[in-house]
Amino acid sequence: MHHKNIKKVLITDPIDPTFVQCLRNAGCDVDEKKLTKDQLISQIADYDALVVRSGTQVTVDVIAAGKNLKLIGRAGTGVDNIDVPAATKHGVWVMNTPGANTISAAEMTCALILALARQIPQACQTLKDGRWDRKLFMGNELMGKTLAILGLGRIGREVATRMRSFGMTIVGFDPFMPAETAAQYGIQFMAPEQIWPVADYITVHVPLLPETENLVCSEVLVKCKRGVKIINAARGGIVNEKDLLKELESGQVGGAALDVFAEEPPGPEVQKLLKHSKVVCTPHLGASTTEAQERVAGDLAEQIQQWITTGNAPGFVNKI
Ligand SMILES: O=C(O)[C@H](O)COP(=O)(O)O
Repeated sequence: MHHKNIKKVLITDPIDPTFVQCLRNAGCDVDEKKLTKDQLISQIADYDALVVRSGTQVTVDVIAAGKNLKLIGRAGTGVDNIDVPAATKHGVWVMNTPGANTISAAEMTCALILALARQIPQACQTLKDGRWDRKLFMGNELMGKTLAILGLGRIGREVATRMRSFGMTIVGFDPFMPAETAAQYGIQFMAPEQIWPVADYITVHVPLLPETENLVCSEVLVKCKRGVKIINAARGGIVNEKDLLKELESGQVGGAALDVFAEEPPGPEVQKLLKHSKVVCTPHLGASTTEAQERVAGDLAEQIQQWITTGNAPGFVNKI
């Protein structure tokens, strides 16, 4: 099989125009289309490569219909919207651009922590609604508070560096990182059971996997300090949405900032959570910066070009 023979490329999510330009320069025929699942299934057979962000669900039926498909490119990090085992089974390579949007994701997380501490979005809304309400919005300083980071990969570590400058104590856990390495990043390594009672803020920075789904659920939240604040700018499903609402309603959770949702866009059953007065929410904007989008597009184009010309490239998440 000629894996490197990429002629026709289909892009189904918004990607920086430099990507299209680079691939056209490399001799590829590139189509950008917004398609329903059925349209994607009926058109995918024409293409050698499919390029997506998180918006397109690359399910097994899409992959099976891709008779000429050799490569799925993810302009970003998370590949949870791609059925990677099915791709591997069908001989389709999957490539992402890890690290290209790390800083944007970390900065977004820091912004959400600050937004929670001072209820900035809620206060802004009252002023826009014509009110001048100061008493409602008594906040808290971050200095001296404990931030728990679950997942100490690239993003978690950048969050640690930034939030330490606010005087926060940083604790964290990662099953793949030894305690000594965490200490080098100024993070006190703790087992999850030790983390729950000491954390004022908990932010998750793990991929969505069977092992991380519902990582933050009622069972965990009830072990936390009353009023704990939860941030999820990683993936929907890591924090259980139903449990979070329940604990917000009881006051056990004092606030939550959510950039990602189990289903995107979130369905009607999530509206109560989104509308809760202690919830700050954004529509999966962690990587939505000019810089990150230029970087993911540039990296992916370069990796694909390198693969076409040399048969080798970084960024593959599977092995055929
Ligand atoms: O996994 C990622 O790279 C981020 O969640 C960004 O997703 P997006 O490319 O859909 O904005």
